[in-house]
Amino acid sequence: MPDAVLRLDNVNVVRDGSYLLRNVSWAVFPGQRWVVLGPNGAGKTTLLQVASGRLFPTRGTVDLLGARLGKVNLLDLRYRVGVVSPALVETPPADERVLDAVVTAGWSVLGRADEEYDEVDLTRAAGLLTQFGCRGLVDRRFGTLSEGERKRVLIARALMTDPELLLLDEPASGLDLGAREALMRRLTRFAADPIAPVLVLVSHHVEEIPVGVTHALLVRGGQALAAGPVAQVLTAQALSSCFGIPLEVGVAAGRYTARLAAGPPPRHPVSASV
Ligand SMILES: Nc1ncnc2c1ncn2[C@@H]1O[C@H](COP(=O)(O)OP(=O)(O)OP(=O)(O)O)[C@@H](O)[C@H]1O
Repeated sequence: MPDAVLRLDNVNVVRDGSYLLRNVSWAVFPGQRWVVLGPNGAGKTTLLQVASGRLFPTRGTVDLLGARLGKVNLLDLRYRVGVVSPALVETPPADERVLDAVVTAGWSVLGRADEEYDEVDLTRAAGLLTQFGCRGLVDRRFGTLSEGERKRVLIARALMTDPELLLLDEPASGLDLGAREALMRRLTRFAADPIAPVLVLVSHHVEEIPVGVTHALLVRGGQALAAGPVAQVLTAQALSSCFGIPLEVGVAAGRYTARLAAGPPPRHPVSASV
């Protein structure tokens, strides 16, 4: 088996005496596309902070792209991990031209000043915008975009440095049905691309899992309840335990749905299989 792109071993994050993450062990390998699901306050954003190298665990170890956190200069990893998360990454200024909002990621800056960009970088930025359906927006100001357009531009920006790992924090939150489905279509294509980076996508909703996601991690109360191939993990029993309500789960053409089921919730949480 190839080396893990990301490996957490017994990770604990403790703040003010509370466990934000407790004994989380999780490994992500090349070619995989993960969804991390859990209710509000489960620890998903904390997990992404750790996974992006922005937060050291209180206990446990994190290996990211072959380097042990704490023994590597995080700036060296910055270009190799793409992150789209309002909690972790600042967004471009409202008056930034969309093409500049993407191309400036190559310099790790927000807001283009006087720097000159190579034609190859501008072409790459335009190509990424095209890939995410934003070709017609290159000359617009970032602040004038709809929420759905902004999300797709930010994904293009995160891909500008050709990262090996892409972390998306609730990419479909706040989108209407049409915008969500447009994003799902783009992410489905992305997931199917064999040269696309490893993907970890965080969500509250199974409806926001694009086709092509291969693995799922369920988080509740800072703990990993289950992890593995998506069809094995996203069962009614496991999701009911994760969200604390009885759920019926459906899957059609690779897309999941969940709704409240009749009957009591399971009496025992699913055991960890991480
Ligand atoms: N610095 C802190 N000190 C104490 N508790 C914190 C701190 N930061 C976060 N928490 C708590 O840790 C828990 C996990 O937070 P986190 O943001 O990781 O959850 P989440 O799953 O991303 O939630 P949501 O889905 O609502 O965004 C929450 O209960 C939060 O209130």
